[in-house]
Amino acid sequence: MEPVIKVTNVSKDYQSHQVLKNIDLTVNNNEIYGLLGPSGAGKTTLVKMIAGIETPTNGSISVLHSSMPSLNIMSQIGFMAQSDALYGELSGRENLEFFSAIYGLKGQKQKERIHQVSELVNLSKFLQKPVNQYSGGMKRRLSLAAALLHEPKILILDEPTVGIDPVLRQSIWDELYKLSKSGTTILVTTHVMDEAEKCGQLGMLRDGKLIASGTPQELKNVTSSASIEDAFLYYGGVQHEN
Ligand SMILES: Nc1ncnc2c1ncn2[C@@H]1O[C@H](COP(=O)(O)OP(=O)(O)OP(=O)(O)O)[C@@H](O)[C@H]1O
Repeated sequence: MEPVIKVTNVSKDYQSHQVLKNIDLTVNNNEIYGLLGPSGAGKTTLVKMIAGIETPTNGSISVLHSSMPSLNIMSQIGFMAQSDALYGELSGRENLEFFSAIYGLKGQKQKERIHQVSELVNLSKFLQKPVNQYSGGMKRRLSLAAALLHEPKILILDEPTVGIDPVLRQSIWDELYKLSKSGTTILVTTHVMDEAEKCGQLGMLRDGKLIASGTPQELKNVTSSASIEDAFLYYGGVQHEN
């Protein structure tokens, strides 16, 4: 199967600090790929480069068979950043109208999409409220809705469920599964182990290096681990330090 995201030997330096080192990674069509790693491992930097917002210092990235960054491809990506890029003084609906306009959605189609994505994230009842009166979880959900407005082929989510309660977290994952079944490829970062288990494929990132990748089950089998957390610790070298 041809990968829809292909990262080849990518490194990233900020001044003299190398934050990503020789990353190779592929994501296939319709897959949910999870990037798991502790804070500072380089997850955000990597997904920003895949989304075309940052450029690698070395190496190359292709998305949907085009070299990134590409404006044309960026319009086919839904990106949900870690910090919510919302307008606090505007209502939820006005925020979604603003992002719809950026994506070129107008008239009836815009109304329909706003309705659908708001239902999806359970915010329909709160669309008239100014966003600065939303809770942290509501803002995350609105950001997710905004990333879905233009029905992107590729959805990139940076820690999407931080601040979201377990019930809603599950319902968001149910939606991610549905989106993946209907043809969306999803790349999601997380530092939460139980969330990593929900991904079809997993890449473990530590200190800027991809230390292991595979299905959650493969990673557990290969390391004889009962949990993803144990597998991660194994690859992190903890076993050798004992
Ligand atoms: N614009 C920048 N300039 C300099 N250093 C940066 C910049 N952005 C990120 N870094 C550094 O790169 C490293 C990786 O950061 P990154 O945000 O990618 O990690 P992360 O795994 O996403 O962590 P978190 O989950 O806390 O966001 C960190 O050491 C961070 O300080």
